[in-house]
Amino acid sequence: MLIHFTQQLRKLRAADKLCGKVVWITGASSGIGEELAYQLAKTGASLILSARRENELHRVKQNCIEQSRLQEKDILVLPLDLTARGSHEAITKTAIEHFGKIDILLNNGGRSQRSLCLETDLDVYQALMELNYLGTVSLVKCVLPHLVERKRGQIVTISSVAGLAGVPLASGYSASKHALQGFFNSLRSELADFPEITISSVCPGPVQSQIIKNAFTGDAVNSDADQSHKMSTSRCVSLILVGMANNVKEMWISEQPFLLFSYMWQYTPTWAWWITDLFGKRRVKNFKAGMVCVQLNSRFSPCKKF
Ligand SMILES: NC(=O)c1ccc[n+]([C@@H]2O[C@H](COP(=O)([O-])OP(=O)(O)OC[C@H]3O[C@@H](n4cnc5c(N)ncnc54)[C@H](O)[C@@H]3O)[C@@H](O)[C@H]2O)c1
Repeated sequence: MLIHFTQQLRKLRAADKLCGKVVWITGASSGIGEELAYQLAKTGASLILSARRENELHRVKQNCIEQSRLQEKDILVLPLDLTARGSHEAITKTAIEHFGKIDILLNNGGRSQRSLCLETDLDVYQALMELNYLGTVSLVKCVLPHLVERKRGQIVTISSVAGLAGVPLASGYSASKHALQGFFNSLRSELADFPEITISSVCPGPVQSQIIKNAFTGDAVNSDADQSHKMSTSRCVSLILVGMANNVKEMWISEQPFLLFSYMWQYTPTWAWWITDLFGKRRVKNFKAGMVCVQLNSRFSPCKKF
């Protein structure tokens, strides 16, 4: 009862702090990004919704209006391809002009991977870096001058537990998230003269979403698999908002035993390597058992739009 009351209080405080902010969300058309849009709308934040599929963004916008007090004018649909870096400057200009400011850039758009290194084209590694790492850095470089000029703001990036730890079958994905961790940890210190600009990294464990269905080489792997062992999208997002509102620099958000795993990688890496090998072997074995299916399907679709 007391815990429930404290949780509600934290949520209320988060809502107070986020009300009236202008938040730009990338990857807002599904999964965590879509849920971020709904929960932020309820706090009273104005939203800029970006991803590639404009029709999906309009659906999310309509749902936000139905679920909150926001009106048509409070939400801008702004299609964006994170890999089309040449377009980012002009799109950022449009975003800033629309509301007159951006308070929070929420880097959420990204894509995962399910494949063995030995079976994976180098193109897949390049595509993961282009999207998860360079696409995010490019947008940050467009928005950052605006935050520095105003001497305030927040950049929140949905990294992953795979940005802290190694994950078998996701070597390229994990590398792209490690790259983000290194980038933002360095940027945070470069901005030490701007105490009101916060850099926050979010490291979720498994969360219910479309991520496996949309993963590189994931065409036939568990796309409709049971996700009940994963954290619900709404729980993950409500914890992200509490962290955002309190300027938390790094958030580890997972159900057990995945949360314990993050602690092990941080504090007892030798044990973490041992356990990763143990579970990794089983994961690889299960993956190989499903290989026939994968080989019958297109295994690499970097341009698939979802
Ligand atoms: N679901 C998880 O278990 C989990 C765990 C840790 C981290 N994450 C991270 O959370 C973020 C959101 O993933 P999700 O789980 O909601 O998956 P998802 O597939 O449901 O959503 C991904 C979003 O990114 C967008 N996107 C993909 N390519 C894009 C591009 N080129 N340009 C613009 N937008 C693009 C998609 O349209 C979609 O809106 C990702 O960065 C992912 O790495 C997810």
